[in-house]
Amino acid sequence: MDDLQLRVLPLLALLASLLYFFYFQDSPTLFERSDCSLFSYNHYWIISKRIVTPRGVISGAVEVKEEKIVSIVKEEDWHGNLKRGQIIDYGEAVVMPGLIDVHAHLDDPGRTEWEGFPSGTRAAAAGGITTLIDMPLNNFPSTVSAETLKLKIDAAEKNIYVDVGFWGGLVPENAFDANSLEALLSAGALGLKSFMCPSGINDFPMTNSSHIKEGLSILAKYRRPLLVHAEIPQDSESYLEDGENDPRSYSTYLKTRPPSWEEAAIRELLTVSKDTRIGGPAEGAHLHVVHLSDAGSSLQLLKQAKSNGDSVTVETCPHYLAFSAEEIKDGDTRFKCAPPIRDAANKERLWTALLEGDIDMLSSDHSPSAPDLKLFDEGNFLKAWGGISSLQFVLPVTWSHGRQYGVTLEQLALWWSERPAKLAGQDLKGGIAVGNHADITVWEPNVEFELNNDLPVYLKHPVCRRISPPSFLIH
Ligand SMILES: NC(=O)NC(NC(N)=O)C(=O)[O-]
Ligand SMILES: [Zn+2]
Ligand SMILES: [Zn+2]
Repeated sequence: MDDLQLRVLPLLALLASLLYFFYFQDSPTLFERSDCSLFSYNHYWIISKRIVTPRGVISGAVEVKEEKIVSIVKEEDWHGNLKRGQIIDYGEAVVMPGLIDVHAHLDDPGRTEWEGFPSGTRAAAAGGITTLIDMPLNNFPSTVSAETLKLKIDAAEKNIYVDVGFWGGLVPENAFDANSLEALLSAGALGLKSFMCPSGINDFPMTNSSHIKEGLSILAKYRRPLLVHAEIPQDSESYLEDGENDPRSYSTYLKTRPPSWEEAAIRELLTVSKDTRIGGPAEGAHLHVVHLSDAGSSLQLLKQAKSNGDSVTVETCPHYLAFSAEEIKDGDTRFKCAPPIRDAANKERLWTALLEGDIDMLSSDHSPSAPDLKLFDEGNFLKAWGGISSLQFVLPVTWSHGRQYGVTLEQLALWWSERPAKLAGQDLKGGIAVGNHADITVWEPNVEFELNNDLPVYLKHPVCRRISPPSFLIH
């Protein structure tokens, strides 16, 4: 793991100008809290030599008034005097749109011993994330109805440090019940999420393509997306030969979840994603494949669907871009997730796909559990909880690995803000642009830090530093 010595880069400060609590009604209404700015000023200017806007990186100033961006001025145009308001000068630090994490499990209500809104959103803020869309499972009960969504909203209210929205769950029980799905969407779910394999959570069973087809037809009316965990178990290919099943070895786990699981699911999804084409029965709906790990056939299939006009996008996660199977030590179940982290060659192909635009965006898939479920003493990959705890570190991980591939600040903003905002239907977020919410992250791209015991980690279970030394680990 030594080459994983992540000298990750620190976040200077987070300027989440707002701590809105929002959710949508039929015609997207934003529910806001008024006590949300980190600054006491109502009107201020943020100055930096590196402001990342949709039109490129500029040296200049962003004017914020009543939590909205009201003007953006290039340095050469302000002639040394900004008008009224407080001025906060960040020098050379990067001023970027706040990250929008469309895939995190905060496990609240019901499993707050795993994470919870207070610790999860605080860690998000410390990591530069200003908006987080919470997954409908791992909390209890799962968020599969208007009533269970209400429980989540109640749990979140007054307990969050960043903006939070919610996905609802598409499960067999509600998939053919249009009234129930419509009630869930009308109550504020920004879209739906389903699994094509067991989710590990009893009250969140998996769906098949008929359920997904039904879900898309309802979502079309609301113009909202369906997010899918795309793996279908292929028994014949995950069979372990005698002598090949040391459960402490990562390679054993990897064999149980080959790329063919992702490929089979995506192939199946494409039989229904064609409904989302212009003129199709589910035009207006959108299909989003979460946490893609297989950069082979699965990716080719998705490319094909896009070129056919299907409304489809795909995300991958920092752990697939930072780590590779070869590096994962026996028993180190911190790295267990599904689909699994694959070999180094696959990791390279994921980077290529991201840089070439075949992968649309990034998300954390922060999926922590109580540490005992990770079975650290036993180190059994086959029995341990699958899920990686990473929320606070996704920006430094993406940047410190991405810079080796020539990633630009504009690309970071695209993958972490602009496209996630679009997926979640957040028209006034995702970019430093006039009229948008002043959701802004400020960070120092050239300062290195080690993830050791001196670093404040706000996550409930900072398993990232469980083993020391070495003191670095990110997950
Ligand atoms: N129940 C889960 O949170 N599962 C998650 N687990 C992972 N990714 O290992 C996921 O997103 O599939
Ligand atoms: Zn998943
Ligand atoms: Zn997940």
